[in-house]
Amino acid sequence: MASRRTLSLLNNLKKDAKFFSTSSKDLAKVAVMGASGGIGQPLSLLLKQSPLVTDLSLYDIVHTVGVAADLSHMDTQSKVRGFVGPDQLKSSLEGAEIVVIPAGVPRKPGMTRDDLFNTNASIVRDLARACAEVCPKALIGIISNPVNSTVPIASEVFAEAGAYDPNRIFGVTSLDVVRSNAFIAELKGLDPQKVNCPVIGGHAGITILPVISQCTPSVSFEPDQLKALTERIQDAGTEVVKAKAGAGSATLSMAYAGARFTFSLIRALNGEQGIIECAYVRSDVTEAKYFSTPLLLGPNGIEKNLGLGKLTDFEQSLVAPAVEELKKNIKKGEEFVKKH
Ligand SMILES: NC(=O)c1ccc[n+]([C@@H]2O[C@H](COP(=O)([O-])OP(=O)(O)OC[C@H]3O[C@@H](n4cnc5c(N)ncnc54)[C@H](O)[C@@H]3O)[C@@H](O)[C@H]2O)c1
Ligand SMILES: O=C(O)C[C@H](O)C(=O)O
Repeated sequence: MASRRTLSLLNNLKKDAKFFSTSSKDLAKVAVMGASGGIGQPLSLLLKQSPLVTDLSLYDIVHTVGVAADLSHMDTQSKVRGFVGPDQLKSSLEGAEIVVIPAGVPRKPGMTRDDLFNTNASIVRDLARACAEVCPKALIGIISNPVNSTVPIASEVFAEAGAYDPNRIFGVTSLDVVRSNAFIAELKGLDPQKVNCPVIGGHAGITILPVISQCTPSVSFEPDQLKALTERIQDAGTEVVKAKAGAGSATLSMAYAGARFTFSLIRALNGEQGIIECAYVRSDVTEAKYFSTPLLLGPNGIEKNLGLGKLTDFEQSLVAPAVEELKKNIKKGEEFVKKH
């Protein structure tokens, strides 16, 4: 019979094994900031539905108590808690390993994403400040627009707090990839779930650069069709804004894309190998300080930036104007943090 000391050692080993194990049973605590919004609610639904999430923390300045009560009746394993208002902001982030931020106002027809800067810059700054204090090691996914500027804002805030790790802050550009996959599949009669087209650059207009030459499976288009497809992907957000006619921008497809990105982060956190996602991150791949490229993800965020890969002349010709635009967007974000 095992002695009491042996039993206690075995128990400790079990605890340690659970702590260090990288099996998919470890899963993750995720916080959604802006959880009551058009993106926040369906994103929270998808996260609640997933067996990859153990704890779901929902923060917003309104309605999260109700959203959390509603989701908590789902018979899935994660525990959901709602936090409302600035007094509960820090509590909402305690223990968070992944923070997804869809807080802030969306576009109306006629607006650019940059027109959202004045409202959303301070929202992202304040949420990033709380993250830097409460969960500085969390992986942060920023959905709030203009992503080209909000990611530099969050990064500067973390730097000011002495907590900046460029491998842990991501601008979520997955919707551009999802759209590219959908549009290419539609044109070529393919199963969209089997299409994967990287999108590099940023997340606004000419900064969105689909790399159709690197699509799997390999696809080809006549030059006119390629140009039209590239422009449709670049303008897809505006297509939805126009169709919603004043009722906001993409929410459901964004929730889907945001969930896809979050699940990839969780799987990488849990030690799964070979997880690759495009995201807008600190980068030295081009002259723009932040740039989206395919990234190999690991337990600490970016494991390796996979860079631009081989571009066609057409794709290459789109990079320089995108970089020039990004530099302006990045400077605007950085200067905002210096001044405020
Ligand atoms: N990255 C992308 O691909 C992508 C795609 C779609 C939308 N977006 C952006 O996502 C953002 C949200 O869009 P939406 O349609 O969900 O908007 P929404 O207005 O429906 O929801 C935004 C939510 O943010 C909350 N909020 C406002 N200030 C807050 C604060 N200080 N702290 C926490 N929450 C706060 C609001 O109460 C609201 O519930 C917009 O900026 C939009 O442009 C980005
Ligand atoms: O277009 C927008 O304003 C929202 C989002 O960035 C999108 O691409 O759908």
